[in-house]
Amino acid sequence: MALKIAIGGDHAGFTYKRMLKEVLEELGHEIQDFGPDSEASVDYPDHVHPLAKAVVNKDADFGILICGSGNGVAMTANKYQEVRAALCWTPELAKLAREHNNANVLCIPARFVSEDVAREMLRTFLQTDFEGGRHLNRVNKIAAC
Ligand SMILES: O=C(CO)[C@H](O)[C@H](O)[C@H](O)COP(=O)(O)O
Repeated sequence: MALKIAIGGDHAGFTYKRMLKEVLEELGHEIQDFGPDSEASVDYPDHVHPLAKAVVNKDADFGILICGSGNGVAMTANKYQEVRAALCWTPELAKLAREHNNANVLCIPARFVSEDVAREMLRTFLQTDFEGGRHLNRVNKIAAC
């Protein structure tokens, strides 16, 4: 099934974003790129906020955020109650983020994982369903503040 994917990050994730867009195109998904459009230094919140809003507004099914450590993009995206952004560095973590946490944004630390791991995390994240059940009660409590 073709998904609507919002992808973005900062300059440290630019080359990985370009590479991962090729994967998304191969998979037949619809892509909205929130930038940046080069490796010139940027402030990641400028690119994360509009992407997070697209996820909140359901203009995107999932978000993919790539930067150097993954921390800044995750911190920014998780400011939105409806966003569950997961910082992952292995495919197993990406799988668990979907299965147990119903993550809707995957945050990738480009300076700490290989291109192959980033590709595998993306594929795993998008093909894994939320398990629900006991996990649904927990996920519903995340935003209960
Ligand atoms: O946490 C971060 C933002 O999400 C990343 O690690 C940034 O890519 C990093 O802070 C950028 O550092 P730089 O020295 O300005 O390239």
